[in-house]
Amino acid sequence: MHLFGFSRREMSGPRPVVLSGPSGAGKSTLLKRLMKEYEGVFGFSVSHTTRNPRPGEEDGKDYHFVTRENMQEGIDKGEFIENAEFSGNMYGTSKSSIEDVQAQNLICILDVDIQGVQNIKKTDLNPIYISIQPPSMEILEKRLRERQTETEDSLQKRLEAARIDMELSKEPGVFDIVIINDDLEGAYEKLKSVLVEEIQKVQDAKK
Ligand SMILES: Nc1nc2c(ncn2[C@@H]2O[C@H](COP(=O)(O)OP(=O)(O)O)[C@@H](O)[C@H]2O)c(=O)[nH]1
Ligand SMILES: Nc1ncnc2c1ncn2[C@@H]1O[C@H](COP(=O)(O)OP(=O)(O)O)[C@@H](O)[C@H]1O
Repeated sequence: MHLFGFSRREMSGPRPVVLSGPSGAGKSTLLKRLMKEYEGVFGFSVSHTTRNPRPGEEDGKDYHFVTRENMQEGIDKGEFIENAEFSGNMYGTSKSSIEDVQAQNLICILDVDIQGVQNIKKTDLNPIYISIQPPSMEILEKRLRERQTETEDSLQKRLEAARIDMELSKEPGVFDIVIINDDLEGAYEKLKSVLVEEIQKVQDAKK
């Protein structure tokens, strides 16, 4: 097969998906469900972070848990496509985390904050941008408290970041779609409906 006429992007397989939205909006819940229902279709881009692992989180699966020094070294070497400071910790997407998924011809899912969205827009990744939003600040706070993963300090930082996220996400053109995660079933169905074409392409390619 000759490759003339194909852009680099087309050759690298299905379009990636960026999931963003406030901490506590339901991104991980939705994406874990999606990856379970469509096994062998999606691959998660495992980010690096300097925050401590939560109970049940696995190094290399949920995140690459690293020190600040280690992470900064990688950034300086140009190993990251984007990185940001969030709630007092560093987070970033390494080039290899995306390449690992794309090498398997899977839809690469990234879970990044709004700074990540803004910085990915400057790259040639060309993902589908999806924002998951809570029904209200009050419900967001309630869900974050009930999750019992945060200290009061980190909870407050997340709520502050959520206010900024909710404002910026209203700007037209930032996201391809904004999904309000009120009822979980409804939000999940909506997410699937946005991705149905890409899912189909990956499933067809396997036949
Ligand atoms: N820019 C950027 N943000 C990230 C990355 N990985 C995770 N995040 C974001 O960092 C924020 C905090 O994530 P986390 O500590 O796992 O808390 P949670 O979202 O409340 O479960 C969330 O908004 C994530 O979307 C990354 O690689 N880059
Ligand atoms: N639609 C929903 N209704 C009620 N609780 C939800 C809903 N979606 C998510 N949750 C809960 O809210 C908390 C935050 O969700 P999570 O997926 O951890 O958010 P994020 O990954 O965006 O930080 C979790 O405890 C989760 O079980």
